[in-house]
Amino acid sequence: MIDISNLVRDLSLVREKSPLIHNITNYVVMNNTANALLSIGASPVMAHSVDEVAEMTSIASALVLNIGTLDADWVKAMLIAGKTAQTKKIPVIFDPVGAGATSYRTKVCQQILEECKPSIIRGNASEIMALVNSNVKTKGVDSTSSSDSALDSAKILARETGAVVVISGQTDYITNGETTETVSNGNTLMARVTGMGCTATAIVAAFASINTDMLEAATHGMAIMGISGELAAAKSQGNGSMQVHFLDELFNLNESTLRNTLKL
Ligand SMILES: Nc1ncnc2c1ncn2[C@@H]1O[C@H](COP(=O)(O)OP(=O)(O)O)[C@@H](O)[C@H]1O
Ligand SMILES: Cc1ncsc1CCOP(=O)(O)O
Ligand SMILES: [Mg+2]
Repeated sequence: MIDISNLVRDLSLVREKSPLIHNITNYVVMNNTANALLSIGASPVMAHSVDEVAEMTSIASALVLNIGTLDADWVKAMLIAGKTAQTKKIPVIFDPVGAGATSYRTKVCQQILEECKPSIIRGNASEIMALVNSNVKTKGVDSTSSSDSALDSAKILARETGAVVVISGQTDYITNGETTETVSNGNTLMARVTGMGCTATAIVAAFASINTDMLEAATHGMAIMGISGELAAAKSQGNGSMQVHFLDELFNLNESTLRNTLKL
C-alpha cells in the first residue's frame, strides 16, 4: 500500500534532481513522452543510434527501452544500451509495445528480457500475457483484455525475470510476484490518446531513477499517471484537449492534490 508521504517525497525528489532519462522509444510518442517527463520535472533525451547509445546511457539515471517502432538497428542499439545500464547499475524500464502482435516483436521481447534484465516491465494486459505465453496473439498496440485478467501472468513474469511488472488499465497492478499494489485512478479517455502507456513507462522510469525500491517507484509512477489523467479528463472535451490538460495536470501536481485524489 502506498504511503502517501513517500509519494510526495519522490515527486519532490524528481523535481529537485531533474534526472536524465534516456529513452529509446518509438516515433509515434517521442514528443508526448519528452513533454511528460519535462512536466514532472525530469530531463528527457531520445537517442537511438548505435554510435552513441552507450555513451548516452552512461550519463543517464534510468533507461527506457520501448519497442513501438522497432527495426534491426534499433534492437542492436537497445541491447547495447541495456548492457551499459547494467554495468552502470541504472534501472532499465521496458515497454513491450505490441508484444504478441507479430512473432518478431515477441522474439525481440524475449531477447531484451534475457540480455537487458529490466528492473521494471510496464505493459497493457495483452502485452503482459503475450510475454508469458507465446500463443497469446494481440491485435496491435491496444489491449483486448482487462488488466485483471493478466494478473496471474504478471506474477509469473515477475518471478521468472526478477522484474517488477506493471499491468496498466482500468486498475493498474504493480507486482514483484509476491506483493501486489493497485492504483484505481485514471479515466477511460486515457486509452484514447496514443502514447499514454508509453508515457506511463517513462514516468515510472523517472521515479525508478530516484528510488531504489522498484515496487514503490513503479507504484508511485502509476499513481502520478492515474491522478493526472483523472484530473485532466474532467476538463477535457475529447482526446485532443486531453493531451494538453494531461501535461498541465502533471506539471501542477502538489501535495494536497495527491492526498485528495489518490485511490488505491
Ligand atoms: N479504462 C481505464 N480507466 C482508467 N485508466 C485507464 C483506463 N485505461 C487505461 N488507463 C490508464 O491509461 C494509462 C495507459 O494505460 P494503457 O492504455 O493500458 O496503456 P497502453 O497505451 O500501453 O495500452 C495508464 O496510466 C492507465 O492507468
Ligand atoms: C500506435 C503505435 N504504433 C506503434 S507504437 C505506437 C504507440 C503506442 O503507444 P501506447 O501503447 O502508449 O498507446
Ligand atoms: Mg503501450
